[in-house]
Order: sequence, then C-alpha cells, then structure tokens
Amino acid sequence: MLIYLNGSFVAEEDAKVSVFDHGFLYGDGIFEGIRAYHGRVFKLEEHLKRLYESAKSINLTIGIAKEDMAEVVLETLRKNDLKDAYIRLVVSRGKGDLGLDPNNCSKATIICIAAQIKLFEQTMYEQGLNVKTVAIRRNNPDSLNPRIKSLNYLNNVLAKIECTQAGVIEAIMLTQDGYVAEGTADNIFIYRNNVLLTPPLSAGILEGITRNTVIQLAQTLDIEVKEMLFTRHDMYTADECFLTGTAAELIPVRNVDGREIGLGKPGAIFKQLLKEFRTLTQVNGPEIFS
Ligand SMILES: Cc1ncc(COP(=O)(O)O)c(CNc2cccc(C(=O)O)c2)c1O
Repeated sequence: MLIYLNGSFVAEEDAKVSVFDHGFLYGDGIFEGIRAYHGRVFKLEEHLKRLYESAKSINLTIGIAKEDMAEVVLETLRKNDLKDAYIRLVVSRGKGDLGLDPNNCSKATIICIAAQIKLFEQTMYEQGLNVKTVAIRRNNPDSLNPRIKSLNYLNNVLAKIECTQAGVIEAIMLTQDGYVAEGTADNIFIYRNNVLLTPPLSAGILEGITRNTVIQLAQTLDIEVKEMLFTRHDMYTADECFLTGTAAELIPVRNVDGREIGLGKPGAIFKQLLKEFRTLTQVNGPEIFS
C-alpha cells in the first residue's frame, strides 16, 4: 500500500509522523472518511468542502488548495490501483513543541490513506442493528462543535465503549438537552407518521454527507422530510429507524434500548432509499482513471 504523506507517496511501513505532531499529541487536526465506488470518488467535492470548513473553524491552514487536495485523493487511489475503496484524509496542525500552542506548528501534516473499511457485518444490513442510547452526551457545540470533523473523537470512543460494554454494537448519543443527536460515526433517521425525521444541525451533530444525500433522495422520492429534534420516545415508537455514514452507508436499526422498532426488520422506506443510494454511488463523483 502506498500512502500520501506531505507531498510524497511512501510505503506503509515508512508512513510515519513525528511524536511532536500536534495531531498525535493533542488531537489538533481534522479528517474526512470518503468512499470510492466503481472508479469514482463519491461526493468528493462535498467532503473537501467540509474538510476546508473544519480547517477554517479551528483556524488551521491546510497549505494546499482544495483542487490540489482533490488530486491528492485521486492520485492516492491511482497509485494503489483502487476503484472501490475507503479513503481516510487527515490534516493535522503539524509538528510543534510539547506545548499546545498551535502557533509553534509551522506546517500542517497531510496524510491520505486508501484502503478497505468494514464497520458492520452484512447480516446487520439484512436484519438490522441493535443500538443503545448512552449516558455520554454529544459534545456541546459551545465547547467542541460536532460540526467540526476533528481528530478529537474521544466523545465518540467513550460512547462506543459504553455500548460495547453493554453488548450492543452502536451507541446513540443524546444532546445536552436529552434530544437524540447521532451515533458514534453515523447520523440517524426515523420514519414516523409518514414523515422522515432527522436531527437538525443546530442539535450539535456532524453534517453528514450521507445524511444530506439521503435527504435529497427522499425529496426526489416525494417522501416528506423534516430536520427536527426528537426524543427517545419518538425513536421507540417510530415505524422505521436507520443510520447513515460514509463507512456504514445506510444501515437499518431493528431495536433501540430493548424496544423493537416497527416490525423489527428493515422497512420499505429504508429499502427504497438504500436502492436509490446504491444507484447514485455508481455514477456520482470524479473518475479516478479518466
Ligand atoms: C459523529 C459522526 N456523525 C455522522 C457521520 C456520518 O458522516 P458522513 O455521512 O459524512 O460520513 C460521521 C462519519 N464518521 C465516519 C466516517 C467514515 C469513517 C468513520 C470511521 O469510523 O472510520 C467515521 C461521524 O463521525
């Protein structure tokens, strides 16, 4: 595997960063998880828009233009001869001293890895996930805004620890006010009273690329969609529930906190949206080998 590291492609065993890199020392950095399907990089423009917005939000200068970053992603896939892959694009504040002052980091570290990722077994896509709401709340937007896809994923990791210790594979985090926010690496949708609901960005969630794609697809299918806060009660009593994310794609939820959702199996709305999503992934995004 060849990895892009600060302007060069290096072998996996040579892909190393300094122990003084602030991405490692302080989680001071940002990242994107992107997918390539059938020789195209799905929603690359949208991912790069979010990456540069995250950078601006933490006052991090990436150091290369968005267009050049797009080429970094495409070239990483070409170098590894990949048409279907998961891409991890990481930008950290860079090497500094042991203090946390970002001003001591002169140049951002840029890394691009193209590989495979599998979050959930195929059976879970067919039967649905069991998920659990956890005590750990989603970060308060006034502290570390979840809109920033930062390297600070300890909030998510702690939620993951909590659900796996309870024997459940995915966690649902609530907002500080107790409304449903999102999963550890995915957004959430419920279908209830003939309306598709998903939490609003103001709830303090990551603006998922897959979330936004599903909202657009639902609209084209004349499925009423509302971005609005909802509670665990709404989730428990929904007809359908599913999660969305680059790694997860669309995955149905069959049980939340011991409550069976709907008929306890993937619903018609989920299946309709997944079918349209799969079609879109085959034709969207810049070609890798054009
Ligand atoms: C907290 C959170 N919420 C929603 C999403 C979905 O966003 P996208 O639809 O843009 O992917 C994420 C995405 N998080 C994400 C994406 C890709 C891989 C991994 C991983 O766990 O390796 C995590 C996430 O981390």
